[in-house]
Amino acid sequence: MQKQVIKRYYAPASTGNVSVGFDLLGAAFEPIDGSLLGDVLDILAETPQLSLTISGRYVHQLPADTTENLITQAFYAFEQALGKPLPRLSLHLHKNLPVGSGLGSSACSIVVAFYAFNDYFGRPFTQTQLLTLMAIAEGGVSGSVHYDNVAPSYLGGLQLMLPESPKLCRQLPWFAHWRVVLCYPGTVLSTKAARQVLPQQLSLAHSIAFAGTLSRFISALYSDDEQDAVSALHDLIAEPARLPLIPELLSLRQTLMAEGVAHLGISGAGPTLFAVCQNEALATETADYLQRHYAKNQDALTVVCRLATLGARALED
Ligand SMILES: Nc1ncnc2c1ncn2[C@@H]1O[C@H](COP(=O)(O)OP(=O)(O)O)[C@@H](O)[C@H]1O
Ligand SMILES: N[C@@H](CCOP(=O)(O)O)C(=O)O
Repeated sequence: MQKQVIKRYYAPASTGNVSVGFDLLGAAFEPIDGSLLGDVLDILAETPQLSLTISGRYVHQLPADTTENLITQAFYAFEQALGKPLPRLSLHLHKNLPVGSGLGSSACSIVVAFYAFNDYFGRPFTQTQLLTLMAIAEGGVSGSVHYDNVAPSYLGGLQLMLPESPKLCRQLPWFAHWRVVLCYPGTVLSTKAARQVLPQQLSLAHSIAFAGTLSRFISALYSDDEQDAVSALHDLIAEPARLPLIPELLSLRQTLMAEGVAHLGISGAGPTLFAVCQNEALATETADYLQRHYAKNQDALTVVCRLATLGARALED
């Protein structure tokens, strides 16, 4: 029997880094067919004890014990930050994003949970306070605080993190006609593990090159210079270290770029790959190619997306 829902909330999938902005740039995406790609959280009732049930395509990738679920942990973190006891809730999570995928799955659950609790309990936290709580929770999963999934999943669009600024992040322009193919092969790669292979230090020359590609990309976005933006898309930090974890990337990139794909990069910590296509027909062909050559099992997911301009929100019936 269908359970009665008091309120339903949603947060979109996101791609951290967007190749040029390690830990500093992230984008929220949505399928072009109008479907939702992200986690949905239902508030079912106020109850004597907190409870969580889970359904969805990727429920089998989550811990069986729901006290270990990020949704449960987010409730207690929210309550602790508030500093006063809250009524307990009966919750249901629709786990639509694969876990350990590079699609910001943990961030998506964290964002939908904090957004839902804040909305349901009368919005006690400001946007900045809530984003900070989300980033701290995400840091608990991946081993270090990074905003490049929580910010776009919460706020939508392409978000640039602003370290040391009270604003935390700023939305950047984007090329509205770009289509991004997300291809998750179906294998799990934990963000924590993929962060352990990263270099601990960068040389001065490397740092300057990284700053150069990121600033070139951002200035090209503001200048509406599509060709320069595409040419800037190089990952000089994470990709060299993570290539051994995703050895297919180079040959897939060579093939797809020869067919006109603007860029193929690692989405977040991988193993999802994202392909930037400058028209929809090419995106459809690219999705077909990646599904045939990169998908590895039944959990695989390939989807043609556009930038999701909206982030977390309540869903009306
Ligand atoms: N609701 C949830 N969504 C995603 N991951 C969860 C959730 N609850 C607990 N987890 C755990 O958090 C970790 C998420 O791993 P991570 O590599 O950060 O995933 P992703 O890269 O997809 O965000 C896993 O150990 C997973 O079991
Ligand atoms: N900047 C982070 C992004 C991790 O994204 P996820 O979707 O894999 O959690 C990183 O590259 O480690």
